[in-house]
Amino acid sequence: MEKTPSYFVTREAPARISAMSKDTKLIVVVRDPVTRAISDYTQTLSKRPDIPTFESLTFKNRSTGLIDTSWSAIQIGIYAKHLEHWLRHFPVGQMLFVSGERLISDPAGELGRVQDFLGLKRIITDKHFYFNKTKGFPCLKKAEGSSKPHCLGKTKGRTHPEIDREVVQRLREFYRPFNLKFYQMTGHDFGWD
Ligand SMILES: Nc1ncnc2c1ncn2[C@@H]1O[C@H](COP(=O)(O)OS(=O)(=O)O)[C@@H](OP(=O)(O)O)[C@H]1O
Repeated sequence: MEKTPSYFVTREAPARISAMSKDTKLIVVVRDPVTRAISDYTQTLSKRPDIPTFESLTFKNRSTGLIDTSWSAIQIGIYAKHLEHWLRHFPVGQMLFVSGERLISDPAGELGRVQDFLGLKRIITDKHFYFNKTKGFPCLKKAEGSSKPHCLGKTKGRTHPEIDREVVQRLREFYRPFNLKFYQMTGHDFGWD
């Protein structure tokens, strides 16, 4: 198993992985591209607090509402475009699209889909998780090889900055057609609209 979020958006990745093994099973975790962009920005902001605001980076021209699609935080969320490249090398049935939202609201359910896809027995179930109120996320009751509970680290589940509602709205409009295309391509409505 190998993972990195950037594979999905790296042009060379599908051909390279296919050359390595055509039978590779591919799992992609996707979340609402607007929240994803804000999350991406929050991560950069934590490392470089002096960057411009999310609102100013979003637009090429704020008065015309023209979105800067060259900004990686925006680019990465155009899932349908990235998926097109993968479907030139892999059948869609060899890919599993995991909902980032459901991974939080129902981790065992989503991991059930992952286990089925991999042809594994459903070992991970509801009984492995609890909701940690302080963290605001599901955590493991017992970490692997330990009897102690385990939550993901501080870099997962950061508080996002408040973003101008109109900017969020404009981004929702921007992504809508790409999201619909993505739902068609995957046969799965992620409910982002
Ligand atoms: N159980 C649990 N605990 C904490 N966080 C959780 C969990 N499940 C999903 N998430 C979401 O994972 C997001 C971080 O994952 P990333 O894909 O950004 O991580 S990374 O790019 O691989 O570093 C992170 O995004 P942010 O909330 O924007 O920080 C979380 O929303």
